[in-house]
Amino acid sequence: MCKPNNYCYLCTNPAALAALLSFSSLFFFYQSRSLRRLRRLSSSPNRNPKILFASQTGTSEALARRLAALLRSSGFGVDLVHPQQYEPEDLQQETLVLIVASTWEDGKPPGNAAFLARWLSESAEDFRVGSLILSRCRFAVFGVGSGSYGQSFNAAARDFARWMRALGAVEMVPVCEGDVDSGDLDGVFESWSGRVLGLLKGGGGVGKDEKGLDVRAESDGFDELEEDDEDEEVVEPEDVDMEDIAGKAPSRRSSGVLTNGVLKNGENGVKEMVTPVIRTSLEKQMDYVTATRSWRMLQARILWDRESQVVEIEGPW
Ligand SMILES: Cc1cc2nc3c(=O)[nH]c(=O)nc-3n(C[C@H](O)[C@H](O)[C@H](O)COP(=O)(O)O)c2cc1C
Repeated sequence: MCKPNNYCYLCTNPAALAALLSFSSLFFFYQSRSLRRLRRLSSSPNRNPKILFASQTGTSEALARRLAALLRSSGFGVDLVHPQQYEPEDLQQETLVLIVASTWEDGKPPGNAAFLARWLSESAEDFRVGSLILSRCRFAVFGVGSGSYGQSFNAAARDFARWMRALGAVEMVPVCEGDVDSGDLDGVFESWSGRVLGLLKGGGGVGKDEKGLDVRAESDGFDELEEDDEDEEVVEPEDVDMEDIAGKAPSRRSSGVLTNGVLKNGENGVKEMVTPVIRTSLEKQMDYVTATRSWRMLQARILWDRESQVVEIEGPW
């Protein structure tokens, strides 16, 4: 509430006050959008698609190398990445990730991908990370396992796909499950990689499915990623209790390194409060809150009492 004197232009002129409020709301709304765009552009330099292999005795690694050679021979620049040399937080900047993963005891991924798996599973379960963090990313997973393990046949590959989906990544083709014991692993892999290549080329019809039938691509692997993001992100964030924030998903950069399989957090072993991934997600949600507030300010009703010369702002509700 404001008790104006005769010289206060704004108080004696509600239309001007309303215009000022509307303008400042629109300004903040525009600014938060621009900042978000700038942040996204600066954090997404041109990156090669990644081929990650989770492998213990080399089978998946060999297949991943074959996939890399196939894509390169078709003109795609790809990075073949050892998961232990990869910072999972960089997944946010990827537009395409192909994973070849084997499964080991208890349906777990092999040791070389333990850190990546932990990061993905913890992020996928952490509501603060949200389901949009990998929304720029397309992915496909090829599993290497043995059908003799029953329920846990290719469990790790299915887990990788589930976590990626939970974080908003878009699955190009369903998980393909290779069987080293009773299946035609090479043939199945060839058909899957042909299908992936076909999708990347956007031409469709490349590759054969497990039954040897031609597979047509349903959609391009890249087109939607190139779209302007004007209409993107109608985010309905969940409420975030700021006091409840404590970093959960590990990061090699922010919260330490794997030493003999043990994750050490920070310099003194102290866990970081907010990892960069959670920070990014919270910033996205704050952008939304700012925009919502600006809109609600616009909806506030401005009441002007002629007699007392009092301007009252009712709302926002
Ligand atoms: C001890 C052991 C446990 C395994 N557990 C599973 C399993 O739970 N599920 C599965 O699908 N395959 C399982 N396998 C099969 C492996 O995934 C298979 O040998 C694969 O080729 C290993 O690939 P890599 O060399 O890329 O790690 C297991 C193999 C071994 C030796």
